[in-house]
Amino acid sequence: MILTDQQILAEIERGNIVIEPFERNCLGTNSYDVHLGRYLATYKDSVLDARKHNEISTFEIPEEGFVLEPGVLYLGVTEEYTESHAHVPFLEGKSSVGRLGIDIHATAGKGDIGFCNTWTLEISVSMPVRVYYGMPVGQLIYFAVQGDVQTFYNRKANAKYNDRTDKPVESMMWKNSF
Ligand SMILES: O=c1ccn([C@H]2C[C@H](O)[C@@H](COP(=O)(O)OP(=O)(O)OP(=O)(O)O)O2)c(=O)[nH]1
Repeated sequence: MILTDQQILAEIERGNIVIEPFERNCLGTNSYDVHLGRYLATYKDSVLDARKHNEISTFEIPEEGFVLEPGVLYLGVTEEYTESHAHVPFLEGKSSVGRLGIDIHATAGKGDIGFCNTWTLEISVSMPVRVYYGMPVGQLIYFAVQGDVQTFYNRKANAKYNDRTDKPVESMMWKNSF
């Protein structure tokens, strides 16, 4: 079950959902619109290695915006810091963003119960497109779950993406042993 606008508001009141900053007009019928944060990043190496720590260069989106180019993987970040303590948050694109040829994640934008952070966006584009800090970029939807949780993401010893930041975070796949 996906939470409605009223339920999202009620869960914010209860402290189960945190969205900072929160603007009432960003709340849709059953989703909340999130915005592109100030920073983008690209990988330093042109060939990535799934076993290694691939480093990124982070830069600020200038006032006049920044043109994203096809063939480059950009990491972005939501302006919003979020917490979800009882529901599974999903980050989805927005139709208006998709219609500009912008993908905001490379795999399922699933979050975990207990995830407390900004969201890293894995951005790719079909054609050159200028993007701006603060533009609506995606939407969060919240799923109710069945059953109790044994290990919340923020209490998991090996959670990779829970250290609070306002910048995109590179793949931490290198922390997996394989
Ligand atoms: O596009 C996304 C999708 C998820 N997340 C956040 C929310 C999620 O709770 C966390 C971890 O995601 P996932 O569990 O898919 O990553 P993992 O590679 O399995 O990392 P971990 O081992 O820490 O679970 O990253 C993002 O920031 N961006």
